[in-house]
Amino acid sequence: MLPLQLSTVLPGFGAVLLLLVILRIRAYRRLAHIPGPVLARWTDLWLISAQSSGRCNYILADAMKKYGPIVRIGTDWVVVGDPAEVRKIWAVRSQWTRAPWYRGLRLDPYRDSTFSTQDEAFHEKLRAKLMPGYAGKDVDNLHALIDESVLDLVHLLETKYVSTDANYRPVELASKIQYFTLDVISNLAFGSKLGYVRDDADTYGYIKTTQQTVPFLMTTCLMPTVVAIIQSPKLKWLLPDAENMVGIGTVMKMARDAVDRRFGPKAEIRRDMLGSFVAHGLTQQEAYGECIAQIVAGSDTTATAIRSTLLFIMTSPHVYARFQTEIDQRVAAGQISSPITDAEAKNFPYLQAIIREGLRMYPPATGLLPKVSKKDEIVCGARIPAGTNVAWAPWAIMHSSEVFGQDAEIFRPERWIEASEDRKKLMDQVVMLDFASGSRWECLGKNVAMIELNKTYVELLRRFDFTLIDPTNPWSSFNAAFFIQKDYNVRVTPRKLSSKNT
Ligand code: HEM
Repeated sequence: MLPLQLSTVLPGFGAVLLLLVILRIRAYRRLAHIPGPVLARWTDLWLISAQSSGRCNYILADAMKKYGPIVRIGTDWVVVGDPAEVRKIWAVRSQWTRAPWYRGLRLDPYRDSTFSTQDEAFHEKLRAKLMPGYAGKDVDNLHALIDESVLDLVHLLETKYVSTDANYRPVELASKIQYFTLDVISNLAFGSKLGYVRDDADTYGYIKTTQQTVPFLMTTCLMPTVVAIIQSPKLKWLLPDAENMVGIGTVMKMARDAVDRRFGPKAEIRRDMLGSFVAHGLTQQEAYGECIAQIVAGSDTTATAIRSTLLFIMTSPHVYARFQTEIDQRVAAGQISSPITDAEAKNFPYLQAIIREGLRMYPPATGLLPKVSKKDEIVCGARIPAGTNVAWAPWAIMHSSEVFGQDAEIFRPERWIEASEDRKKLMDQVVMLDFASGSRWECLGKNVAMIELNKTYVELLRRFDFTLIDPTNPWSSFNAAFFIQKDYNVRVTPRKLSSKNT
């Protein structure tokens, strides 16, 4: 009996195997002319392994050094490290669109937000409703709310973490900075702070949950079939929701409650960001998604920008000294309020140079952000067949010596001051790719993020000195599209202030 069964099954099995081999060879040949690691030319395992390693940013940059400005990183994937080509693909009027990877960024498995949608028309409509609020129009107290959290952070350091010769009180700065960014965004998004800085704790477990889940979710983005399964109604219980009072579920519940208060017969009318979104026609269902998207998009990213720029300042003695001297001079000349206003900060060239140099050295959002074209295209001189995922390599782009000079590898804010106007414009266009500027997907929170950056460095360094506790191993930083950063231990000491420097 057995031999008969085998003889029936074997030809079928052989045919399936042959078909798989033919399909694999066809997939290989589609992009055979693009150089890349051998494994990546045949399977997606190379990319999956790079994404889950926590070092994808460096791995892609190394691949560019080895293979050139366009590299094959998967069966249907290439990555581009030439800023001019990325700008062309992302351009407002380009015909490229978001790739299926974005579906994995859905927070609500049944509904898209601006962040995840691949539907261009829906995306445009949503953005039109959100843009005035994000830009601060219709919002009375945007700057005051950010000031409030800046002062909360200062107060936390002053009261709990200032060390003296007699009293050593090290602080894990990565968490404190994220408490700050979470308080800012929650206050702006739904009108009440999570209160993380006040509590000096991850009270609702949001940070813990995102640190546990984001690496896995970002890897699944590379597997559309897995994403479809995870987001299927039968597995709804696996995903966070407003009823699930742990981590992100708690924050979803707060967002939902805040949104519910803005709709219905007794709707609360407020001149804040959510009020602006509602006034511009955002529906209740859309508002649930957008409020939570704000928190996810705006907290880790801005926290990474602040942490990494502070790290570069701390490890660059000439920058540290020059920055503090310039702060003191401006305070003495009455050019800086307390906290510094956005307008004063924009008028402070060395601060602006530091902000840009920090964003350049350590791009905070390093997701692959792949785009696809419906027709064959030429990218970096190579033919890219329709449907290929084209990702960007932020580390290669931001460290390009052609754009930033031969010492592009080092943190040197002076490059922004010395550059000619034309060069500065080019450098600025490239650095602002960090926010997808120049594209129709430009970060809606860029204005808010820049206000936070404009204030934080000055307010911290005018009051405190920061010393890394272990400069040989300053932090742990895991790259999962966003960065998971911890163990950033610092000694904070008070500066001797002149009477005006308060
Ligand atoms: C340094 C901080 C930040 C960086 C580097 C950053 C980066 C980005 C990038 C690269 C995108 C485009 C993603 C894509 O390809 O679709 C994006 C989109 C977005 N960001 Fe940010 N972001 C930052 C801060 C913020 C903040 C503070 C908020 C909220 C207040 C925010 C809200 C959003 C939203 C809503 C989108 C979706 C825009 C759209 O699809 O049209 N971001 N961000």
